[in-house]
Amino acid sequence: MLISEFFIMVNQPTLLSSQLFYENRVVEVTLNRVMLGLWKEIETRRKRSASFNCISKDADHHFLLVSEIVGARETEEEDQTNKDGGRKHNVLLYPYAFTVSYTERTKHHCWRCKDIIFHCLDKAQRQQWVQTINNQLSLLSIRPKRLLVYINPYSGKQRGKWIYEQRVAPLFSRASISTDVIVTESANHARDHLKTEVDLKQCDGVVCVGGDGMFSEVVHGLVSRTQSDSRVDQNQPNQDLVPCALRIGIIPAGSTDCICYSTTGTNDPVTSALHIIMGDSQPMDVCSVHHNNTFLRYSVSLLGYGFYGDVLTDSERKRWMGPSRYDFSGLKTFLTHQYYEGTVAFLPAKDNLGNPRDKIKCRTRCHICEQGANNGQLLSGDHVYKMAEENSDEETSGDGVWRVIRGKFLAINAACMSCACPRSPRGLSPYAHLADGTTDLILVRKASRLDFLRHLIRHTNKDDQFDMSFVEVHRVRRFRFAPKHSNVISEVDLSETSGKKICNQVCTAHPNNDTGHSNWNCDGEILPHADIQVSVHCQLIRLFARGVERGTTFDTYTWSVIEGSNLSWQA
Ligand SMILES: CCCCCCCCCCCCC/C=C/[C@@H](O)[C@H](COP(=O)(O)O)NC(=O)CCCCCCCCCCCCCCC
Ligand SMILES: Nc1ncnc2c1ncn2[C@@H]1O[C@H](COP(=O)(O)OP(=O)(O)O)[C@@H](O)[C@H]1O
Ligand SMILES: [Ca+2]
Repeated sequence: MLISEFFIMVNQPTLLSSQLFYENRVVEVTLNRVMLGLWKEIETRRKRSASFNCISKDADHHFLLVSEIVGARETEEEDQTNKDGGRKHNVLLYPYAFTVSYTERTKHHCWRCKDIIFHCLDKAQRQQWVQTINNQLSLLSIRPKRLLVYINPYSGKQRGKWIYEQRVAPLFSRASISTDVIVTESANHARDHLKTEVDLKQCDGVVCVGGDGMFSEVVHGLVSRTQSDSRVDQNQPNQDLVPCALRIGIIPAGSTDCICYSTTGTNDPVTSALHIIMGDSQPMDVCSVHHNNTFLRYSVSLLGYGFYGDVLTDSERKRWMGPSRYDFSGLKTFLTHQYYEGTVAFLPAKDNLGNPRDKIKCRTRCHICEQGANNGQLLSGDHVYKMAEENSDEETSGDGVWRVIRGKFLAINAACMSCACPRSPRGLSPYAHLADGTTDLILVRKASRLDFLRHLIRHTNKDDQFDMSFVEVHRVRRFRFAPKHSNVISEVDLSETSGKKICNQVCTAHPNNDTGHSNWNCDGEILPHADIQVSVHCQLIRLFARGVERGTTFDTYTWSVIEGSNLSWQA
């Protein structure tokens, strides 16, 4: 289809149309509610190919979606000569230039902010264009206008402040976003500020600059604040929590950056800034972690006992090494080859949410996540839980019935999302979903060092890390763990599939007796207890992201933007 046909079909009223000078030619530029462009060459000095988003290679027509424009501004003279290739004749013929900044997709899910410069004959025309474009952008209600930004100056390689000031703040200012910036002075500064001090009505979103730990602080601050404002008791493991109204943006500057990587497909600060500016929204599950009916923490990425718990415990003493502390401690922990005995009880997810080995990746507008949200509406977490207890005679291990597994484990990991990161681009559980209300529970039983190494290496390549006799993986809504010696699950429970006994027993777990226990790694923080109860809260928070895109430049997301603008589209 030609782009001209496309425009006839979308047929939007024109807001502004002028003949402007662009590069070395005069073009007809049109703005409607959805697009800037459809410019037809009027006079060509030299043919050039389009350098920005377009559907068709039709040389006469190009366009930008308004939803992908960052902002318009009067062009500074310096920019005009630099970015316009020094074409001085433009300045003489059309002296009044304006710049439109827009997002362009590049390789590996990275986005860049590009500029196009148009030249006008007079000042009034330039002002009209800049104003009309920016007015249209301000009508996009999904875009944030005021943001609260927390920077951890010590994250990763301690470049958070530089990354924000040099790479992100200029983009926010192009998009006319106003910011309140707080550089944190200690751990939990951001969390406590959000919990108690901030007037949340004064901003449209919260941005954290740092790693997964910094994101976790913001999540704790926002989720706890939302619950206390709604008088919800976080200490009840079965409690339905109230979703947070504000979206969270992550500017990656940390050591692992797995949450950013798993929700945008990359750990690039400019890409994240552009997702924030566009006002993207990605719902995300949050796990609550309790010990003996007392709330401990929330987790959004990895809950890991055994290997990842030990890596974290060791690496905390080596913070001075920066991100490579994880590799050093990883090698050390691998060589130690410690296994731990304990019992895991879990409530499997409904079958319509797939399974961790079904090869269905979570992508932008994921159907499994939609299904998960629907399941949540049909059966709240509490309902499923009670059903499991009431039907405790059921023999099946389907939804609603707890299963129990006891053994010796090198690692017990729960991945609420893929946990993809630069170290492991497919992640701990490549087919886990961001917002389906489940977590993938990975049990790595005692195995030889060589087998465990083969399992670890498979996280870095395309091989299936679950296709090994000592590894099993389950998609679950809840789980509990009790280490050996906590006397919470007896031998007789090994053959049980009934939930009631197990749940009650694990609930009354005795505290750690400090022998043969590992620690839980909860998104990079060490938990103080080994006996834990975990529940997934479907879509409790939203990020300024859209999940990992499928890969085309003009994909279903773009169509939905157009469709969302009530355009008549005939295939
Ligand atoms: C042989 C190579 C094996 C590579 C195995 C890589 C598996 C990587 C899985 C990564 C999961 C990441 C989950 C994310 C957790 C983060 O929330 C959390 C906090 O992040 P923050 O510091 O940015 O705040 N990060 C972490 O807990 C760090 C986990 C990192 C684990 C790295 C493990 C490296 C293992 C190296 C083993 C080497 C064995 C070599 C034998 C010859
Ligand atoms: N100003 C600060 N001083 C010390 N620690 C901080 C500060 N701000 C945040 N933190 C804490 O630093 C820890 C690590 O932060 P994070 O951003 O995840 O970096 P990294 O990815 O390098 O681990 C988090 O637990 C967070 O609570
Ligand atoms: Ca999930």
